[in-house]
Amino acid sequence: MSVEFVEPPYVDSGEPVISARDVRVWYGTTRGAIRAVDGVSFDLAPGETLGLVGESGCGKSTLGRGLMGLLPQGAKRDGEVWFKGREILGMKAKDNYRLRGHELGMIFQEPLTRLNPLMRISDHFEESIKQHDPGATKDAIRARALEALRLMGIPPTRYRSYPHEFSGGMRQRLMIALALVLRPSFVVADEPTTALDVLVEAQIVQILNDLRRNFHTSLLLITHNVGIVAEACDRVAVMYAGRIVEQGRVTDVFENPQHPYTRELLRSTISLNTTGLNFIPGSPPDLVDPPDGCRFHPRCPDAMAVCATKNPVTLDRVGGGRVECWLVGPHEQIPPGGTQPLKQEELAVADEA
Ligand SMILES: Nc1ncnc2c1ncn2[C@@H]1O[C@H](COP(=O)(O)OP(=O)(O)OP(=O)(O)O)[C@@H](O)[C@H]1O
Repeated sequence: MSVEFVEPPYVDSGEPVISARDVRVWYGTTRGAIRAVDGVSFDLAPGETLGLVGESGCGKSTLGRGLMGLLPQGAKRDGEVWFKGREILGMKAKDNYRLRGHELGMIFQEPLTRLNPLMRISDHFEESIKQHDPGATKDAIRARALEALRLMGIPPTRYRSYPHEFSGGMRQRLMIALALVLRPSFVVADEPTTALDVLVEAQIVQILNDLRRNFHTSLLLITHNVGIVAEACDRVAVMYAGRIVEQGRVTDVFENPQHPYTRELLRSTISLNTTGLNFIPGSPPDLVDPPDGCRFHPRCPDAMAVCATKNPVTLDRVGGGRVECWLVGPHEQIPPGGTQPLKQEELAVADEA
């Protein structure tokens, strides 16, 4: 199945669609603030797909929802997000709501929890389109909805069906059709294929690829699946404990990972060439009280003394992109003795902390 080209050729202005600067999101809890996203910056060009990877609990979904203004009550956010020249984090909720759907779209992991079981598909489309275009006639809504369904390979005969009448893969395509009917410029897809089997997963990846090619939709694709990133993304951002520790073009980062976390994450991925199972010992830190210095140092096989005491500095990567790791530099900022390997017992203590 493929999405056909229906819009005039796009002229790339060279400006990013979205620029995130030092974005922070934290959840208030009785134990203290969980700093789920702690100073994240990235740019996304029109039609570009950025894959966001990292272990569970590293803050990927929080970042995606934070960008969309879809955080639960009690969550706070800070920093700047520029979308087509407007800062949207500081925007009034009402204005942010207007942008959502129309300009900013979100595709969730579990379509069934997002679709109302009592509403027909036609009602879902009507609700979504009317929110942004209250004067739209029934005929206009139907025409737009059927076009979106057609692009997702869903026949018009299913327009009046209920969500439970669809298979899992179809429901996910339905969610994509609903997110895209308003033609948003920027879409966050949060684990859109996790609940699907491999064949359907490949189909969805193909659809997402076509979208970016044909409609210049910029996509932040949140996934655990490094294989999907290799297949469907231009760039990758690797997230650990609330920070993006490395980002760059997928081929550069995957062929030459410069952060040990990226390297270990790639090694723990099963591929056709996998000869043994690798995993990263330990688990990501408690984000109420993350370790000093580099947050990965308690689990890092290459940790040096400096890593346990000084925050790493964000540097340009050789070959493009950015990385924050003392192994890469800046060497002149490492104090004397700082390059000594961190002793195992120190690592073990840090791990227990
Ligand atoms: N509503 C919430 N209230 C309090 N803490 C939360 C809430 N949602 C997420 N967290 C915490 O924020 C941190 C980041 O969670 P988040 O779900 O963003 O990570 P993730 O990388 O998307 O994980 P996964 O891949 O499992 O979805 C975790 O420590 C999590 O427990």
